[in-house]
Amino acid sequence: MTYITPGQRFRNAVQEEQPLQVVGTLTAYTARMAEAVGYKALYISGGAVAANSLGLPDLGISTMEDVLIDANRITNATELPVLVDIDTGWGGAFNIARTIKSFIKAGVAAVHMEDQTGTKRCGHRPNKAVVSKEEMVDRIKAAVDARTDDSFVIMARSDALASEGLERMIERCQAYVEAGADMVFPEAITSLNMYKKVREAVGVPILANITEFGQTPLFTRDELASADVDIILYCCGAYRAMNAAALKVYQEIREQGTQQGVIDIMQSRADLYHYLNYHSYEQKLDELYQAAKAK
Ligand SMILES: C[C@](O)(C(=O)O)[C@H](CC(=O)O)C(=O)O
Ligand SMILES: [Mg+2]
Repeated sequence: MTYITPGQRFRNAVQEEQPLQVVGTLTAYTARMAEAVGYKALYISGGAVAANSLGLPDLGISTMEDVLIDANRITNATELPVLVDIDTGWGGAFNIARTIKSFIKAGVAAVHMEDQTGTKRCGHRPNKAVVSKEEMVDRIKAAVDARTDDSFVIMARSDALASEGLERMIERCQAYVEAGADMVFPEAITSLNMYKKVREAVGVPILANITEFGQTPLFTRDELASADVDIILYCCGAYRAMNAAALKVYQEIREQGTQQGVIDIMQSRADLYHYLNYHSYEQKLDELYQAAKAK
């Protein structure tokens, strides 16, 4: 069997599914569920690592190591290519180089790096600050130079729409592509027409982040296809639902003294095992045990 690198698998997925739906996964287990459902690529959200793995807000507090821990767990549990949020790359050119090498080693397919300042915020919050276009171009060049695998995807994210407007943001994206970015992620877009303009101007695949409770309306797949979007990111939906369900379970047990009222929102033991391929492990264990006994 010929080996296809994770980066190439991501590029192939972008070509084959138009637009490609990419879902955020929080854990190795949810990665297995998303793969079973039929998704062709997965995402690790910086906001999710911060909130769910560290119990911290998405304000540039988490480090490369924090995200790598989750990335390694997830790439070990799935064959799907994984896109990872590396925030601002975690420092200057040498730090960014180290980041890129580390994520390639972790079996990641693609990363997105943004033009916010190091003290970053969620892309859908007010008062974001961006570095100069030149500084971000240097970040991209550092990432491209450090690449030990040419198929690895470097996606440039721009957060400049809110502070500089569409035209300036498009100029930035063009400069990032010229510096070597393979794909572009225009953040917190507010209309379909904006996506169309960005796509036309940059000439490379673009990603639309359809996060809930943010600046971007919940455009449908068909609407985004009509705006020439190549990748649709559902970064946070699964973990928002998981967290809401967990809260309900905690409240119900505390208030009612029993979990009876929330059993129907729980995954059954049978379902849990199904996505783990549990029974094939158990069967193997029985066979090994029988073989040992027969000796
Ligand atoms: C995509 C994002 O970077 C993330 O970390 O998941 C966030 C998502 C969010 O907070 O809704 C973002 O900055 O858009
Ligand atoms: Mg993020």
